[in-house]
Amino acid sequence: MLHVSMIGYGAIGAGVMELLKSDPEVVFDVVIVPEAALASAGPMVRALAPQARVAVRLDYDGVRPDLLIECAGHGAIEEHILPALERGIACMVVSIGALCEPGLAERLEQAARRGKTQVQLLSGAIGAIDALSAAKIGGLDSVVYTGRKPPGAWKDTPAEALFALDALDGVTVIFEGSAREAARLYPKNANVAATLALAGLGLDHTQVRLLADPAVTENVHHVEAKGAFGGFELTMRGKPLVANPKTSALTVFSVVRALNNRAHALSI
Ligand SMILES: NC(=O)C1=CN([C@@H]2O[C@H](COP(=O)(O)OP(=O)(O)OC[C@H]3O[C@@H](n4cnc5c(N)ncnc54)[C@H](O)[C@@H]3O)[C@@H](O)[C@H]2O)C=CC1
Ligand SMILES: O=C([O-])CC(=O)C(=O)O
Repeated sequence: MLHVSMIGYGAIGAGVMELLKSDPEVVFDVVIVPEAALASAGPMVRALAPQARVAVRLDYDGVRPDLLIECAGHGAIEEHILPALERGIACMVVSIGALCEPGLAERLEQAARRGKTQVQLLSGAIGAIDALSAAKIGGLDSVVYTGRKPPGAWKDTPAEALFALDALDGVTVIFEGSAREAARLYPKNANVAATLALAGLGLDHTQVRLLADPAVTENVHHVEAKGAFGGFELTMRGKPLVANPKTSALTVFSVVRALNNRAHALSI
């Protein structure tokens, strides 16, 4: 049985708990939410996991979780993941875009090393991370990522000030540049760019194009990688979550897969 604490009860967190509510091998003990959400999150969390406690931070003097998983946002890595790693708690992270901040990936690694544990960066909305990181061993020449989303997925981002999103009548290039810059400017829409970069050619050498396309209803992720291994092209057409159209449903499934792989005897 895997005892899990989770940070964040938003679109991903709620989706994960819903899918795992009947799995006796994965037990949610603590769900960490912002102080302002304590009262509202409590009944929703307990409806899915009656044993779970809702809190604003981990209680390190109490029972330690086997695993702490972040499904919250960039700030949660600094606030919760780094201290947990230092204390030897294994962690998983979905807000991969946060790692565009210079030095953060190294700090995570150092904290995990000091705690003699591990932090796993989840594949989230994108696939083929296994192939890309294996290809990196042989040497990569180029990785080009294009993220295409409906205009509504760009609301509440800097694109809203630059484009009339509700009036777009064709494909519009929102951003073109490095994965590091994409993740800095569009943190909630560039987790995939950052994940591909960290698995492959790095944040400064992974080329990124972000598009708003009124003709699509899905979050379409296209990757083209070339190197000593040969090449691959991947297109994912991710259905957005109703609770958050910036987030593809596959992200929830990738978290559940990762938890299943830790909790169950057979891992794939
Ligand atoms: N790796 C990937 O492919 C993907 C990663 N993401 C990332 O996953 C994260 C969660 O996404 P969603 O669930 O769709 O977002 P959401 O906005 O629906 O939910 C996030 C929840 O976390 C809470 N939260 C934020 N900071 C917190 C903190 N410091 N402590 C506790 N709770 C905190 C918020 O109050 C909110 O309820 C975001 O950072 C998003 O960018 C999203 C999609 C794909
Ligand atoms: O499709 C998703 O779930 C989110 C996304 O594009 C990203 O953060 O890069």
